[in-house]
Amino acid sequence: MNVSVVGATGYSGMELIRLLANHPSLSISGVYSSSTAGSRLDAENRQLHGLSELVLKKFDAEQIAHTSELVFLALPSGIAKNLVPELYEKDVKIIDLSGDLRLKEPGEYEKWYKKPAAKPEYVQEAVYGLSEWNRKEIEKAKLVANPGCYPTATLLGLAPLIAQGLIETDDVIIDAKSGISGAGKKTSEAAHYAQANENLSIYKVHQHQHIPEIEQQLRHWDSSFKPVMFTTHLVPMTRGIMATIHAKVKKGVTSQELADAFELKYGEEAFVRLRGENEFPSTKEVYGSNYCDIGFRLDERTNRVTVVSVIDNLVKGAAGQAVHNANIMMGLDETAGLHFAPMFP
Ligand SMILES: NC(=O)C1=CN([C@@H]2O[C@H](COP(=O)(O)OP(=O)(O)OC[C@H]3O[C@@H](n4cnc5c(N)ncnc54)[C@H](OP(=O)(O)O)[C@@H]3O)[C@@H](O)[C@H]2O)C=CC1
Ligand SMILES: CC(=O)N[C@@H](CCC(=O)OP(=O)(O)O)C(=O)O
Repeated sequence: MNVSVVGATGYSGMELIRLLANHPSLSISGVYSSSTAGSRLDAENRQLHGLSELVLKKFDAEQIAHTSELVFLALPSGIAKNLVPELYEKDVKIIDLSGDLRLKEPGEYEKWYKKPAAKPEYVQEAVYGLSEWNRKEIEKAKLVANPGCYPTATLLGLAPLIAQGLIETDDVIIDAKSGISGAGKKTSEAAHYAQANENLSIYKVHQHQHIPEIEQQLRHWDSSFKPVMFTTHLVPMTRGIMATIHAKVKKGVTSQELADAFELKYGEEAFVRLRGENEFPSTKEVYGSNYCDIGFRLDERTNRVTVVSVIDNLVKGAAGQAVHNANIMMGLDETAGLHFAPMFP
């Protein structure tokens, strides 16, 4: 089956190309970019030197639909929404990696992203692609909104406890940290080596665009959820996200019940690895892989559980989850092309 990648010279686009190159059933028929259209892909993405003969092209919906069954949009937010309508009319499935189609509530995208929103009919049509939790809807979808990197780590860590009704819904605190590739390839002052190296900084405090995305999904699972506290930090490493989640457990909930909730949901999941109680994963243990690793510990003094969830932002948080969703949408083995161990050390 042929697929296209739009935004093939960005960090998530490059990661898609790396994963698709080793996929048993999906092959890349077209790669698209804006400023570099006309160049060879391997001339722009030097790590691919000699590994690809593909030439980057300007976005062309007709050509994409003609040559591929599915297209990945790995574009900055605010751009994908302009390309979706034209593609949607055609016979091609779409996975959008940006935040453009994730927020369903009218006005929320404008408020948090500070940009005009996509047309409501496409936002409503888009299925939220949290693979482990929404696979039934993803299976039937023509349009998938791939989750954000921080929401992926956070929601995977919280969901089993919500599904079993084990935590209070009015007091969740998420303390999250990301490597610098989370910001994409365009440099900024905060991502400048001299500023980011040997530094730890907090950013977008109470303003982060992933707050409404996390809350929307929490309320979808349990409508009684109150606003969450969510903070984000930039860490001087290339890849990785750690979401450290603090939640109050309901009266009488035991550590065994928490462990059972995780095991019940993720025992059979290919890409979520449970560390169990009192063993916590670090970001390097999932580096370059599609795994989300989760550990937890109940503090009986405060009646709070601390859940630690780690992912590679570019794989499970972006390209890997997108390939997982493509596998589900195309009726392939869900794990196809995604079986590789993390790179360590
Ligand atoms: N980085 C991450 O960890 C994650 C990113 N995401 C989301 O994925 C999306 C891509 O992110 P990321 O890879 O980091 O971004 P980058 O900034 O690294 O790359 C963006 C890509 O989009 C291309 N592009 C921009 N405008 C157009 C256009 N009009 N037509 C075609 N191509 C265009 C750029 O090409 P050119 O240089 O030629 O303009 C570039 O290849 C974003 O929405 C981001 O929020 C989601 C989860 C994690
Ligand atoms: C480290 C870093 O800067 N990360 C970015 C992640 C952006 C992202 O993935 O954006 P959308 O999911 O909203 O499209 C941030 O915190 O804004």
